[in-house]
Amino acid sequence: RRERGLPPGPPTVPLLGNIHLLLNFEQMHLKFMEWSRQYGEVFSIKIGSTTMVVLSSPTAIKEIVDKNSWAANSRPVNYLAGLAAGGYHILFAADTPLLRNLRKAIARFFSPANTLRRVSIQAAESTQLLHELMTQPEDFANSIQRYTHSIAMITSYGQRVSSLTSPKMQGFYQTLHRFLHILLPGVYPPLDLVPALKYLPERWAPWLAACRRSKSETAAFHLEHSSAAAGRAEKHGDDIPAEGESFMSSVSKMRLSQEEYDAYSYTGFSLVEAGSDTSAAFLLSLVLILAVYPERQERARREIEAVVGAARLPELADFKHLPFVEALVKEVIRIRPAFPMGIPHFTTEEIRYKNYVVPKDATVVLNTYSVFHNPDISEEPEVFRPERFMLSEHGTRPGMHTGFRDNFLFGAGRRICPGQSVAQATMQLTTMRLLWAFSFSAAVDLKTGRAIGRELDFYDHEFVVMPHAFECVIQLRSCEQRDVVAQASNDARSLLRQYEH
Ligand code: HEM
Repeated sequence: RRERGLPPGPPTVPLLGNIHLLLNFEQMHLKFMEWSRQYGEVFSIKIGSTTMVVLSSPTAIKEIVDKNSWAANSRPVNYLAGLAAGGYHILFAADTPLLRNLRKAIARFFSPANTLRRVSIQAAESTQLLHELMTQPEDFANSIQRYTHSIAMITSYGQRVSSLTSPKMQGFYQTLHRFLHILLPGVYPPLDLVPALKYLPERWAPWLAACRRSKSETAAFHLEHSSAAAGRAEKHGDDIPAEGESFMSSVSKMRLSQEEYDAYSYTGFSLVEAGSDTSAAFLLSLVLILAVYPERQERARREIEAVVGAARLPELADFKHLPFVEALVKEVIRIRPAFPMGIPHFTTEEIRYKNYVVPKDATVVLNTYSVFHNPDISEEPEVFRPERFMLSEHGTRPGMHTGFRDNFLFGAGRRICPGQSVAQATMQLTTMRLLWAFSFSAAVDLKTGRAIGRELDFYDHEFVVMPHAFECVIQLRSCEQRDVVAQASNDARSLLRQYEH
């Protein structure tokens, strides 16, 4: 039964509460959107005796999570993530003093000034992506994953990934996907809801072996790369240029206890994880959407050509002169956000909002998808229409004061994504460069062989939401583009070589 003061929500049944309504994880964001229309901007779900509060308006997210960050700053207990990550995975870690220091170190490392310094690395890596798409366009999905992974590896460890067939990269993605698979609802019984299951003997608890394997694979990865980064920092000391200092080389200069070092070292892996699939999800969506919407593609390209010309690659500084390209990036994010339900927060104090109580020890979900797809806020939200962002700053119906901000994709409160400026730079720079160099067409579902339509109902809803495998035609626009890409990728080699060890 719902406690007094809780926001409304779907009717409950004895013992289960609403669990029986939450069995289809793939469609959960759609279910949450439906409930937000029915029960309002804040609704609650009972999961056994525990409570989940779902926030579906910009104002509710701002008032409950941004303004009460001190009370909505933790994460719900995730028993399996704890087993598989030894409690060190920042995305799942509760708000402890160790975590607060770690977050401060991450925030310092990703300060806007530091991020700006590192754009040269993203720019250099992007020339390699363009070169790969020019020479092996059929491998575009792999190239995009190599590209985002390599940026994340340089950021975290100062170690680049140069080859599409790199066994280390394949190993990383296998490790990552095995870890995320363990966490998908439905793969294993809900151990956080039925704690008695934790005491089952090993032969009836297959998750124990899966978590052990995941933990040792991850440890092998982060310990190897952390100690290599520390070794390089010791050898080269202050010779490392500021933009080249990796997170783990900066950590190697700190005085840390063994426990702190273990947590920071694990975080090297988490940063690679957080930066690889997420930015790749955006770029794969972008390619798919450009192929499906040739007229928007053409309009964006004309705008780039007018500002940049054909004789050089677009630079990040060009982005602010390209309002339609900016609108296109925002619309790709809006229509298919990589985290449609954010990453759950957890309250450590009661919070009051309007007439409702968000109790202590409640999971708080940022219902990003529903915010982005609310017809009261955005006209025809299911339609891909970048022009909406030309009419109003946040793509809302003109004249609406919704409490919107530009970065809902990246969460809220103190746990908001610390890598958001790196991610924004990757998304903006790569979008301009892809549009400048190539045309995209004829997206085809690899499973069925059918052309992909404008409904964009072509997504995997796992941990990070991204398009299924698809094929598409990527053509260099002319020999002028070919020459500029060849020259730029050649020029970038000397910078990138510093990160090839
Ligand atoms: C398009 C790309 C990205 C998206 C969509 C994204 C999104 C998010 C979201 C929704 C959260 C949870 C925020 C919350 O709790 O409300 C998060 C957390 C986080 N992100 Fe990102 N992110 C992206 C790229 C990156 C990059 C490039 C990095 C680092 C290089 C990064 C590092 C992190 C970390 C460390 C956290 C955990 C913060 C914490 O729990 O305290 N992310 N991200």
